[in-house]
Amino acid sequence: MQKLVVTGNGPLMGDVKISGAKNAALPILFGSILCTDPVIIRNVPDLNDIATTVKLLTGFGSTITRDADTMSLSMPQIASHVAPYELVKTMRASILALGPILARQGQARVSLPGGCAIGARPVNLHLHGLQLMGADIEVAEGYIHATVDGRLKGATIQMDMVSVTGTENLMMAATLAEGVTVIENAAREPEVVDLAMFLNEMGASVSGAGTDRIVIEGVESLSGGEYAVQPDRIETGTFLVAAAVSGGKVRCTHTDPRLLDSVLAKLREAGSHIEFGDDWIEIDQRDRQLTAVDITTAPYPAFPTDMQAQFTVLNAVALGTAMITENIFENRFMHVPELQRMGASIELKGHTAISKGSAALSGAEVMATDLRASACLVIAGLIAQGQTKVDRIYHLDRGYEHIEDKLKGVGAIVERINE
Ligand SMILES: CC(=O)N[C@H]1[C@@H](OP(=O)(O)OP(=O)(O)OC[C@H]2O[C@@H](n3ccc(=O)[nH]c3=O)[C@H](O)[C@@H]2O)O[C@H](CO)[C@@H](O)[C@@H]1O
Ligand SMILES: C=C(OP(=O)(O)O)C(=O)O
Repeated sequence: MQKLVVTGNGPLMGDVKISGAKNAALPILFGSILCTDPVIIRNVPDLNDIATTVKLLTGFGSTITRDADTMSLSMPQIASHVAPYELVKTMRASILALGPILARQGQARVSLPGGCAIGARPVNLHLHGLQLMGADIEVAEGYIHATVDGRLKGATIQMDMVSVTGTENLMMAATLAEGVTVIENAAREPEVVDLAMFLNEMGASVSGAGTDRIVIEGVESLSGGEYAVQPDRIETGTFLVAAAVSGGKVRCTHTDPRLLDSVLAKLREAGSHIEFGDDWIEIDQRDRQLTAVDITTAPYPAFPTDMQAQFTVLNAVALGTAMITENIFENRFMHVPELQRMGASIELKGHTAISKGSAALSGAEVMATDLRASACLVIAGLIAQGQTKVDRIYHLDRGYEHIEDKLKGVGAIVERINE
């Protein structure tokens, strides 16, 4: 089993090149299923989740080549409509195959993704939306089996909760439906906007992405084309927090500050000096005191749940008491007991974590339980006294491209070991 060994080494200093966004690249790659002509996607990060997606798409009949961060995909015909459990169990986002395969092939069989460490994560909204579009859905033996006679039909879909992949799945299915689909209470996340822009580039007619009402006029087919994935706002935020807690100065390049308003606002409130240009953000925490900040996670444009764990460690070492309230997932504080083992003073009350601040962390052997919890523990290791060994880093490899190389590039001591 691979582990990361992190040794505290003072302030992080230098530049970090931000990769393409995992959560935008995944739906866009699944969106290629809708296209009959070749598709070229640039700025695709090198991640385990992308490798899983490639395996799924290859199984569906896509021919895929990769050259550095550019991926070429071609699927003139669909060879299989099945997303098997062996792959789906390693990546919940596999559910994004459901809408496109059903829309293009008239049937799809996708393993139910099930829950994960951060919560139950049902997919009822995905299924309900597809049913409103005329799909017949049966769940049996752990699989979703969806069929439709002819094309899906445009429908008005009121989402009971804001769901990012739910919105994406229905938006993709609707591109090939007959008539107009309206998604009300749609997710407004930048990754939804990126997917809509990709689909439009391939010949779809999607408007309103980035608002809570998305309108899709169905077309008979999508062609092909080229698209570049947006920068990863969560990877950017993770490096900014790492720089802040280490008291360093780091410039994230190839990113987009417009995607990080709520995160940058909280860093400023915590006492960070931040400057940015069109495609870079620089944080300077040298000789500046960090103060703990209250945070409430909520759908975009509010503070993202995917940055909650990173700010939990920031608050643990900053000055003062603060509360972090997690509103998206019911079980997303698994990093807290691990931080406590490293010396953090944090009290958990329901879905709120109250940190007492100013902890001097000490290195320990810790267990990563999900992607962002893993990032939080690596950040903690960067500022802890001594060595921190982070176990189960396969979570980290799902979503952070070459993280140890990037950290080493700004002065961290990080080593990947097999143990
Ligand atoms: C691949 C990807 O883009 N993952 C992101 C996506 O996950 P994902 O799309 O899975 O998250 P959702 O936005 O769907 O989840 C939001 C909430 O809605 C609930 N829900 C969702 C769907 C459904 O059918 N029924 C239901 O009850 C979920 O359990 C959760 O409590 O958005 C999350 C929230 O920003 C992020 O943390 C994930 O990083
Ligand atoms: C929760 C996340 O991803 P996923 O939805 O793929 O589990 C994440 O990116 O933090």
